[in-house]
Amino acid sequence: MTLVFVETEDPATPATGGVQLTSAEAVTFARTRAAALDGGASGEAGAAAGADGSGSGDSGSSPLEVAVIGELTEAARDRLAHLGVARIHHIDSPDLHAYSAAAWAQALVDIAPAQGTILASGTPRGMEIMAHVAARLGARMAANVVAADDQGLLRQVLGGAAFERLRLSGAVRVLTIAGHACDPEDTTPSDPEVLTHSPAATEADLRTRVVRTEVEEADDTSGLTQAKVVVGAGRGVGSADGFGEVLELVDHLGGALGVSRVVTSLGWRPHAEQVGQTGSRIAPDVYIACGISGAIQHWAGVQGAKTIIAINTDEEATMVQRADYAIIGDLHEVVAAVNEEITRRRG
Ligand SMILES: Cc1cc2nc3c(=O)[nH]c(=O)nc-3n(C[C@H](O)[C@H](O)[C@H](O)COP(=O)(O)OP(=O)(O)OC[C@H]3O[C@@H](n4cnc5c(N)ncnc54)[C@H](O)[C@@H]3O)c2cc1C
Repeated sequence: MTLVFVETEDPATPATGGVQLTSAEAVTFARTRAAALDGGASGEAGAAAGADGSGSGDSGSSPLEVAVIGELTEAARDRLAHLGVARIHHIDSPDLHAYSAAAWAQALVDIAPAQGTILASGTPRGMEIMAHVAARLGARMAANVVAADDQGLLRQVLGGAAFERLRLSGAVRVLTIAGHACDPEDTTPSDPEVLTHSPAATEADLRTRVVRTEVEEADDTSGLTQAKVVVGAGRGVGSADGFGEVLELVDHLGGALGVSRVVTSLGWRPHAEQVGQTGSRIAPDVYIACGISGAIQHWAGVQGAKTIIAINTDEEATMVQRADYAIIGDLHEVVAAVNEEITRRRG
């Protein structure tokens, strides 16, 4: 059996609705890789797993179960039905209203399968809770998994710069799924059974818990992580005043600006716009890297892009070598010419 811990939207405040995008990805991952996960991804290959690890999972696999802690809104229930969930464990008790990794993890341990996989999306909260779950169950854990098939699991390591293949032994295995490992995918809507649990937490488990939440406005990165087109800008723009053409291109394409760490370290742009190992990880349809060398820490955040276009004066730059398309030239001239052409064509 596979149990997915699902985060609802806006966990810091009373639930407002649906399921977080990353959790929808994790549920889809569990459903479409069910055969491989049921097989343990530990040697006993799942019959329905495809060569790319995307087996249908609809035949012969155990029903998909999820756990939601806190309020379960109608919107969340409906979303989970469209994601093909068979059973929702709704865990709601006053002890768990404030986030506490240990207490939330224990609530999941209480309903954990004796055999199978427990997983969550690789968000800070998903990572923290799954680590507690694995420790409490004495189970083996793999973080940042991107694929599961009859070869085992594939996970990102070194900030996404490399991949590791592995198998987890044991009756129960614990995983977190890397962001963008798969797209959320609806299926024939189910009519999930809802089981309600009201566990009491121990004093020891509640010792560390959230007592206050402050939201920093400048840190909203949702536009960047969800944009279909991201225009990246690095040191090559030259100065804080060098973003004019790039921002105009962002505007033309209805995309978002993403920058390298050099740019944020120099104070040219806010950290919320940084992509990479210590910034946001993005997976747009198109990433246009302007004046970015393609350091490994930057690459870790952009390698999920479907198409990468590099604009750089140095044809030897790593970003140029790795891009699908490259334009060798001064970014200010190249981007200005692209903007001019877009304006001309749009009349
Ligand atoms: C622990 C750690 C974490 C890190 N995390 C991140 C991270 O999350 N994100 C990140 O980006 N970096 C990160 N870094 C930094 C990373 O190693 C690089 O230093 C950084 O990505 C380089 O930024 P850059 O490409 O803008 O600058 P540079 O490496 O200096 O490259 C500038 C590029 O611009 C080109 N160029 C110059 N002028 C022009 C022009 N007029 N037109 C066109 N091209 C031009 C140059 O040829 C060059 O390729 C991290 C580093 C460490 C140690």
